Amino acid sequence: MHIEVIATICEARSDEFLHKTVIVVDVLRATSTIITALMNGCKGVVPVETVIKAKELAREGDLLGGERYCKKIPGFDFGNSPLEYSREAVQGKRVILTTTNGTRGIQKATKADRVLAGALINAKAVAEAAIDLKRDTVIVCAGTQDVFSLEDGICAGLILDEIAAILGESQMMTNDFGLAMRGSYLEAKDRLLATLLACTNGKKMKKSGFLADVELCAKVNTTDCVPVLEHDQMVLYQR
Ligand SMILES: O=C(O)[C@H](CS(=O)(=O)O)OP(=O)(O)O
Ligand SMILES: [Mg+2]
Repeated sequence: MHIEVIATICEARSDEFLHKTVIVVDVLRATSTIITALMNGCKGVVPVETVIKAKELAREGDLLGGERYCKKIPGFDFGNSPLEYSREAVQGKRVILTTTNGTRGIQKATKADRVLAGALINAKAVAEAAIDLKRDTVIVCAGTQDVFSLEDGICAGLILDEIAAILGESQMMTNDFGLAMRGSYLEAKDRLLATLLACTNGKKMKKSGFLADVELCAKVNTTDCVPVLEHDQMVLYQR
């Protein structure tokens, strides 16, 4: 199985995704939030790029979620904190979500055969889903405003490590950036929270009062939920 890892959304050329599985990774926080919402019974998460589009798409009963500059968008129900997407809040509801990077990354990947959402919290499950889909796979690290974010790279490294553990080393092929990210993950694996808090985004989150989000997002394999894009919304992947 060949898995290419791409450092940022802007490096991703959407035509190259044809016939492939794409895993979009935005550990802090969009994909961690989408996974948490679906884990808590949300019907579907519609990822959109702009606030205007989110408002246009929202029908009666839908919830609006998202952030700009890490803060909840005025008039929206939720920001981009996974902790807001509790069972009480989202069960049976559809969420329209717009964030700075993660939802943009998902939109960029729509030419892929399948688009999955990955994070540290579902790394093993998303690795299993990608294997199950039997396609060449691209892991797109969302990054932050077109700049690489280490937490996304470390998560890509973990997903590669999970795939290698399942298939065997000789069956997991990756590009040089993927090799480097696997090395970064292996180096940081025993102190992931400290590593995330040392990253630019982790520091920003802590300063903005979102330490609990970083703590949640730094945990590994806490859920089997894998979001997959079906038409315009992310729903739970079923084998
Ligand atoms: O809300 C977040 O965690 C970030 C905000 S920022 O772009 O890092 O300022 O958005 P995300 O799309 O989840 O990276
Ligand atoms: Mg991010």
